[in-house]
Amino acid sequence: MPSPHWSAPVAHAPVDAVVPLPGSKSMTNRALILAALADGPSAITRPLHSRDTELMADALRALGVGIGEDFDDWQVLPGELTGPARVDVGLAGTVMRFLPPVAALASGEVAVDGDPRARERPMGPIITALRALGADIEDGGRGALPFTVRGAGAVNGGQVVIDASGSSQLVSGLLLAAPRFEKGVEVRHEGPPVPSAPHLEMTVRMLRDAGAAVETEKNLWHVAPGPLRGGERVIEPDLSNAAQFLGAALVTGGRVTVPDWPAETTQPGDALRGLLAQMGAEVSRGPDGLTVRGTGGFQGLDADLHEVGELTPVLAALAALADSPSRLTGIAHLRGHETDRLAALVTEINGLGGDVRELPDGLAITPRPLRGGVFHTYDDHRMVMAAAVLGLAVPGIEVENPGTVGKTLPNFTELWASMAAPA
Ligand SMILES: O=C(O)C1=C[C@@H](OP(=O)(O)O)[C@@H](O)[C@H](O)C1
Ligand SMILES: C=C(OP(=O)(O)O)C(=O)O
Repeated sequence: MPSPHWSAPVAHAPVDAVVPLPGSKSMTNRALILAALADGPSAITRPLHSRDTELMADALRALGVGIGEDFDDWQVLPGELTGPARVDVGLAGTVMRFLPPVAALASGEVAVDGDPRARERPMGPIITALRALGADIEDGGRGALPFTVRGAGAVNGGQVVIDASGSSQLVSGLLLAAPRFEKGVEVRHEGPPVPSAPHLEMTVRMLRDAGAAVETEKNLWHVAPGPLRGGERVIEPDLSNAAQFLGAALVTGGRVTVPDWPAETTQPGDALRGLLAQMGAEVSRGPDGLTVRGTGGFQGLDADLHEVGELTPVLAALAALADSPSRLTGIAHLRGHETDRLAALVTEINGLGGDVRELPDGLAITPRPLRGGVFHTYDDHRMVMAAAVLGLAVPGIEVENPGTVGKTLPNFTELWASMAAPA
């Protein structure tokens, strides 16, 4: 049952909060894959516990990997990868793209399926690529979920060409399992530009940290075959999930600090420092973390978000409340995210009286006075977060199915309420 509507709290005063955030989804799910394929045990410290990461852990357990909990941390004990198994990817892009290459290394059949929307998200290029690398996948010719990976216990690997313009995860998935392929892999991208460059860098960095030999050129990634080592992997806070909290400082003319902001990171959320500064925020980093201060009004944003697409819903909400128009471009691939995010943002913000126009590759947003109403969220965690940002300034926003935030931030509404309307 979807959760009942949530009345997004209005901020009656400037927010002034310190908001510690749970671990990065993207890092946690990469760490789980790398730990599962390692030649010894691993500890994953401060992982994210959410629907996407629990689905990944369950999928790996189904293949024979031991994953136990030690308080909040995960202990991973690699085992022989075997089917038959059934894997539920939910709506997690990281699970649907990172797990099948691991399933191809298992012996036995692995049936993979997910939420109805997961069947519509881009998968064809990675299915085709895996077949070219030697995997046997039965997908009924759909090029999409559901499908069965008939694992033969090994994958040949080698050279492959892929069009990853729909999602960087199509490349990351191939790379993460590649050290265990007989010949490793050489992936060449051909097509319109691949989005989310920082996430590809995250894949390369985490592979190297685990001992893999990775070489990259523009649109080319080479991973040599070889062992992956276990050990401790410490997960950074999820900086993409900082967007709405830091944005609240801008909307209310207040101050928000996110502790433990890494000095150097591959997370795309780090771009918030520059993006929020462009909108007029004062951004500073110190021993307490990253602090964003709103100074009163704030201007719109003209930005190419191709590399940081997952920040779009919250930035669009901020843009709808800004003092001047915004143009967010480079994000055509968001049509294949949890929902068609361009269409969803247009429909929902305009439903509150806004003026958002869909562009071929983005959104043009002209601020207008908004009114309350139901904000539909399309099983998309970031639509809930966008609605929460609007709700700070617009009374009467009723957010449909707030529980969908469980994908990456299960305690979002509690964290939000204690920031926006502290007791
Ligand atoms: O590899 C990852 O962890 C991710 C890559 C990006 O996917 P796309 O390249 O499909 O946008 C991002 O939007 C997603 O939230 C997480
Ligand atoms: C696009 C996102 O998720 P996924 O990992 O499911 O692609 C996201 O979290 O914004």
